[in-house]
Amino acid sequence: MLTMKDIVREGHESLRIKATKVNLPATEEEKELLTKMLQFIKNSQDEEMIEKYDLRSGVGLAAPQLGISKRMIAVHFSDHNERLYSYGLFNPRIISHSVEQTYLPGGEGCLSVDRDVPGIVPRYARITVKATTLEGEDIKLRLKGYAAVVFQHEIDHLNGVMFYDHIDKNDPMTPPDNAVSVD
Ligand SMILES: Cc1nc(NNC(=O)[C@H](CC2CCCC2)CN(O)CO)c(F)c(N2CCN3CCOC[C@@H]3C2)n1
Ligand code: NI
Repeated sequence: MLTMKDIVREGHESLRIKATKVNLPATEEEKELLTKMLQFIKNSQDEEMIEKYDLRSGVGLAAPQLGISKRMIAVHFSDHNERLYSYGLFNPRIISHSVEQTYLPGGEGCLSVDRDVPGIVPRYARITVKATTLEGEDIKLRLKGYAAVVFQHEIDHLNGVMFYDHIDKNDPMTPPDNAVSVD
């Protein structure tokens, strides 16, 4: 199973390069890795597992955070309407997005960043994502609010972008003009 020691931290090259597309159908090894990534996120939300393996909680994970520069992400969370998003995805891409922006009022963190970086992280308020699931199905997801934020954070990792790259250095705590905060 994956634990925190498998997660690379700031300074590792894979967090700052563009990850490589996965040739589909994925190999057994790639499917095994994506399965482990999804299981890590689920484990990181289980009190006993957190305690036993000293895990930091997460709702998403991207393969470059394991030092593997491949376009693979796993997410496991419920949005504020209690809709469960639990996916291992190959080659996720944003095919369209709103002009309007959103943000988490408390800012963002990252399992690859061992420090607090305060500040508003502007994200698109609505995005449409296409990807291929762990099971090999092509899907299209229309996401807004919290779910949109999580997916953008993960897809950023596939492009070498860290959440704090989006924080306005001159005015980190002021939300952008055309933005609505995620409730
Ligand atoms: C928002 C949040 N971020 C947590 N951590 N950071 C992460 O997930 C990073 C990715 C998130 C940072 C902002 C958007 C995406 C990991 N990233 O680095 C991957 O690239 C949480 F842990 C968390 N929750 C709320 C839901 N809760 C359900 C019960 O279990 C605990 C869990 C905690 N919410
Ligand atoms: Ni992250």
